[in-house]
Amino acid sequence: MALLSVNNLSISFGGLKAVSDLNLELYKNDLAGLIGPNGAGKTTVFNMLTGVYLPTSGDILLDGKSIVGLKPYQINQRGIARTFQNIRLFSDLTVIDNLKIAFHSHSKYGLLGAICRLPGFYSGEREIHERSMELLRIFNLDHKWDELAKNLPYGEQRRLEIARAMATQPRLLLLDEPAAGMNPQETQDLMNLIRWIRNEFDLTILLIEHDMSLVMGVCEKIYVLDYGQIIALGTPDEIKNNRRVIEAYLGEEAS
Ligand SMILES: Nc1ncnc2c1ncn2[C@@H]1O[C@H](COP(=O)(O)OP(=O)(O)OP(=O)(O)O)[C@@H](O)[C@H]1O
Repeated sequence: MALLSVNNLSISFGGLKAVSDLNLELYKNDLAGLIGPNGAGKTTVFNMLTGVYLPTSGDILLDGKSIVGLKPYQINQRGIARTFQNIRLFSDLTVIDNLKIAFHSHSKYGLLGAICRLPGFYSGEREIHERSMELLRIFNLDHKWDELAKNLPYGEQRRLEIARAMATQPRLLLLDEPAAGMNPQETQDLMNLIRWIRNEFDLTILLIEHDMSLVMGVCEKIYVLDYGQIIALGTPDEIKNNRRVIEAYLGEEAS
């Protein structure tokens, strides 16, 4: 069974049909891309998958069960995490606190345990600290654990955002333009990191990206969206050579 099945998903804003009859399937361990021109509807798809927008029609199944109508935090608890096009860290908190907050959203001892400092709270806190440091090591941010998030260089803020999404222990990770604003070396490092976390954490990843070197270098299948509709699905080579995609998005120089 597909991990994620999107069936005939549509959303309208007033008279504008931003996404129209979208069908998409992701299987465990897929590393897929969602590309298309500005305004094609890519972020709107992520917003529907994560419960930010309620689709006008259609269904989204996670493990065969509909998640339409659930709140974003409920969808996150079911295993979908995301990052945002414009970074949304807690900029006045430290690097490690940004991760701890995400771990807390899945902690077992609950609010009462935290307020009353029940025994489970202290062991839980220790575990969260250790697991946060472990994630920071993976994302090569452990030496910055005590810095305020806002003081990190841009590329590191992007990595921290992915680490924070990972702290909610997703099975499906949605990355919205993870390479935006990165230099070529940072983009290359990010590609390696994305591949590595997919394998290491047994993840499924769907990413939106305009940087074609990243999309073509890392994605195994690619969906192309234009005016809210899927116009192509294929491997990087198939997409690069697809006439409709070249006309709508890539341009002749890509072929
Ligand atoms: N809340 C909203 N209200 C009205 N229109 C919206 C809303 N959200 C998105 N849209 C419209 O839906 C369309 C798709 O926008 P979306 O941001 O999903 O595109 P995108 O493919 O992610 O673009 P980009 O690559 O520039 O980020 C656009 O015309 C946008 O203006």
